[in-house]
Amino acid sequence: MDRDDDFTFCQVAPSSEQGGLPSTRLAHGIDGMSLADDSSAAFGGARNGRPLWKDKLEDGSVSSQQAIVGSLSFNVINASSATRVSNSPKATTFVDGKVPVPQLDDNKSSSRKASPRAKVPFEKGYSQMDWLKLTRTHPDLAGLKGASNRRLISMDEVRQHQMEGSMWTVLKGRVYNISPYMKFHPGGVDILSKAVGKDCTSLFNKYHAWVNAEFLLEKCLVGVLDDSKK
Ligand code: HEM
Repeated sequence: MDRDDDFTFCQVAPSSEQGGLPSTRLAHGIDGMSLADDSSAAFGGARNGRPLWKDKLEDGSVSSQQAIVGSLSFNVINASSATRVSNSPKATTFVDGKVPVPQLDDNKSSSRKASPRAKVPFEKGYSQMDWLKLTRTHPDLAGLKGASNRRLISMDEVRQHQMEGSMWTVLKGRVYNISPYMKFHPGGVDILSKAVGKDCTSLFNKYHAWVNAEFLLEKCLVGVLDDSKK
């Protein structure tokens, strides 16, 4: 290496000329190495190219060495210490002293909130594919019985349709009969029931604004909400 800012994994121990192990053995003396880019201050201030060495064993020998150069951190663990480096920011476990298994950092994972997905496993015959098939084959999913689906519908009329076979909801200014879709809804029947007889636009957007309901419920359209009436 001719440049000072270059590094090589072989330089983690003194060279044989300096009284250390021969370079061919160095690889055997090192069980693993992890490299992470972390520009946060999680490492307690060893920054600006200054190396930080830590994790001494009871007998005084170093089990894990960590260095931080700029935003990169290095974790080097000796073969003799087949232990988890518990206080390492990106800890590594050695199974039988051989295979490094990356560990999730508990603190970091808890700070990143899991998205509140609550999909319900669909019953046989009620997948989204099954729904698409039904929309192509069923002659009158909306229950229009020949009426136009461009009719203006008041909110009052929407409220009256809360029975089996005729469950109306308003979504983005359109009125749909979602009764046939109920069992196909990936979020489940129970939660979709909250939409019945109401304007569900804000609930819909809260859970999945990205869902293309105009397409999915195209055949369930019964009309357009009449804003002028209550
Ligand atoms: C009325 C029209 C609606 C349609 C067409 C619809 C459709 C869908 C679709 C396609 C998914 C799967 C989303 C995905 O895989 O990313 C889904 C999931 C879900 N939906 Fe709906 N939905 C509707 C209304 C609602 C309403 C009003 C609520 C809440 C009251 C709701 C709650 C959920 C939940 C909790 C999930 C599962 C969690 C998730 O995927 O994030 N949905 N819905």
